[in-house]
Amino acid sequence: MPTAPTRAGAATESEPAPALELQDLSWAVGGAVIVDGVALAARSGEFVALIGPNGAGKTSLFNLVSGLTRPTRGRVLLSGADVTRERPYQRTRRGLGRTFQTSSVFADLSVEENVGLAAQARTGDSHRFWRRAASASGPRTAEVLELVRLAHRSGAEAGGLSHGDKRKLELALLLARGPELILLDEPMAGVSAGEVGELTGVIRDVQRERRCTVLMVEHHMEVLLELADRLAVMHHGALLAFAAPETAMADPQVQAAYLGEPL
Ligand SMILES: Nc1ncnc2c1ncn2[C@@H]1O[C@H](COP(=O)(O)OP(=O)(O)OP(=O)(O)O)[C@@H](O)[C@H]1O
Repeated sequence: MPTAPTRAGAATESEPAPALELQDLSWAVGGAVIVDGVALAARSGEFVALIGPNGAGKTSLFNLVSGLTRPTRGRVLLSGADVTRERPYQRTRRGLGRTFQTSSVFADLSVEENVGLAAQARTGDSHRFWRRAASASGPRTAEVLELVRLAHRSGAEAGGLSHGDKRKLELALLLARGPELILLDEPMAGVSAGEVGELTGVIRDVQRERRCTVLMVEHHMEVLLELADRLAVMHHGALLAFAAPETAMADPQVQAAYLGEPL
């Protein structure tokens, strides 16, 4: 039997609230509308790839979701809770995670120590981290390193890793904090062509194993097709399409937006 329509953001027993819901989300700066009335809902465990030509507003949308910027209109909901006015750390506590930039990796510490520190930050133990870093190994650290296929590099200095392995480490740091919704901003950026397939496999394993919801900005079409359940296509700040990859790519509006650029 079809369920009765519910108030946006409300959950029913048969229909849990979306992991992420954006309602009429807009952001304007200096008179320019950068994000324009974006509305979408990602189910728990869904993999959504956010694509669009350069300057479409993808990073700006990420900033609105993670709380780095405040929208001029609209709402952001995490598992049904309105977090529009919450700061980034409050959203982190609710299970939102964003990949760290390479700079957040301690280059002189080992892979294992880096992950151990991230795990301690989650449990509020970070004030003791320098003392504990030396013994950062533990079941959680080992499990996370296994999952991102870095267990064999656990004793290596983080600064000496290849670009691909650094991306895996950034993912491991994120996982050590136990996120439910992960924002991945161009995970393949700077990664050599030979490492793209491996890293794609790691991201797929992570999402399946942890059953987390993922929102990822990425340009590599083969990566999108391998990972994404749905594509959210942005153009000039607006959402042109939000559908299964084949459907979204066949959309005439999407094709027109990408005219002259590789889809
Ligand atoms: N703080 C800001 N002030 C003014 N304009 C901004 C600001 N941030 C972003 N923009 C503009 O908003 C538009 C969208 O930028 P954004 O970085 O979100 O796009 P993008 O889709 O992530 O692009 P790319 O694929 O090139 O990273 C661009 O024209 C950019 O110049």
